[in-house]
Amino acid sequence: MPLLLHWLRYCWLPGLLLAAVAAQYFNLLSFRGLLLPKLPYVLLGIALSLGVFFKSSRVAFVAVLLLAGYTAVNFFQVVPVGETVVGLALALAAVNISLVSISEDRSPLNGFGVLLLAVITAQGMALAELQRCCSAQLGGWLHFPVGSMLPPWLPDILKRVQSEDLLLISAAAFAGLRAFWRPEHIGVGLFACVLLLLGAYYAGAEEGTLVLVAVSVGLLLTLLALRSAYELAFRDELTGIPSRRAYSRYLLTLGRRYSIAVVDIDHFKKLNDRYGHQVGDQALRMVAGQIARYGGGRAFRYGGEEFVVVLRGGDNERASRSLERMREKIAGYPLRLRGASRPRKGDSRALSKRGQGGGKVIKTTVSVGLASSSREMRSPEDVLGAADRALYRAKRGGRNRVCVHK
Ligand SMILES: Nc1nc2c(ncn2[C@@H]2O[C@H](COP(=O)(O)OP(=O)(O)OP(=O)(O)O)[C@@H](O)[C@H]2O)c(=O)[nH]1
Repeated sequence: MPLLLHWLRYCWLPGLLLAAVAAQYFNLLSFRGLLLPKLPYVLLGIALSLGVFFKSSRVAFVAVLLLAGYTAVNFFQVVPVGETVVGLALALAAVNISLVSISEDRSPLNGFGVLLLAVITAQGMALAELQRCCSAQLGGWLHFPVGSMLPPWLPDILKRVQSEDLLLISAAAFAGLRAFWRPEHIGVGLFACVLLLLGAYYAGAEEGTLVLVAVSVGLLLTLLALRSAYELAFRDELTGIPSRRAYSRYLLTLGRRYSIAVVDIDHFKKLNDRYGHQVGDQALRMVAGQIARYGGGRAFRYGGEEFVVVLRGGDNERASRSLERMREKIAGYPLRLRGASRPRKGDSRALSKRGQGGGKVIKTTVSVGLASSSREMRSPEDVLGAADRALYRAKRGGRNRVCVHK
């Protein structure tokens, strides 16, 4: 169940868009008036600029790919709508998107970006050449019945598969597997783009459908680029939970009654010194995950090994119960070390400790200070200050405990 929820977090946006496209295609909704043939240029252009600006090579690559394809269809008639080469162009675009979906994002304005641009240009030229010299044979190649070579006991539907189907279905399966295996916004979004191209192919790729698909992909890419910009600004890179900047924003949404808890890992410096920063980072990720899950409110990484949890309602009793449970969960969590920091060359003492982290299980604890808003303490700064003083008492009292500001 948690895996499904985790997955849903990433697929609601592409899912909504796919549903809107399907509703439009089956005439359940009508945006026809909005689907101007020039709109894909605007949306894909915006997506490309955002991809370049926010260093997302995946978004930028897909935007350039579709801009080139759409321009070819509209202006140069290199790929005339309705002929077999449109199917090949859609299949190639789907394969490209699924391949790029497994790469990591990096700056599109470097060697890698130029390589991707060269790949798109080469494919465009090859398509134009195919169209010019062998359009007669093209149909034969694309509709080659690959499925007819399968064993006779397999279902008929598989035996009807042609080379073009094979390309498109493999691209969709590849992007789908990648999105399912390591769900994140851009991976799931690119899988949705492949599904849109698949839909366009099976819908017959006539002009109206191509505009609909190009507009939808442009919109989706733009939203993905904005989403990754949001993640950059408001999510802590190491732990994946909202950052201090997100905390400041969240405070603006609070009512009069709320509580703030400050959570600090105990003896974290010792843990870092003994096992290295990599293990320290692993502990930070574990603690952040447990706070987000059991803290009873919205968790943020405040800085270093310090987190804050904001709980609505201002009920000290309820807040301290959930924080106590969270503290127990963290204290009982067996952190299996993946490996100590790599020793420096020539450091024989460090070399003798090599691999000491691998497989070893350690436990870590946290101290928590909690305070709630009141008549005397209205501003979040005051409440945070009181929670900090309560945290100090928890540390002085022996650590691994929750102290409440009275
Ligand atoms: N691995 C890792 N360490 C960090 C990070 N941010 C801060 N630290 C370390 O966190 C440690 C904080 O140590 P202290 O503030 O002395 O606190 P402590 O050792 O937890 O001691 P008490 O709070 O008194 O229990 C320092 O050694 C920092 O280098 C980070 O992102 N990764």
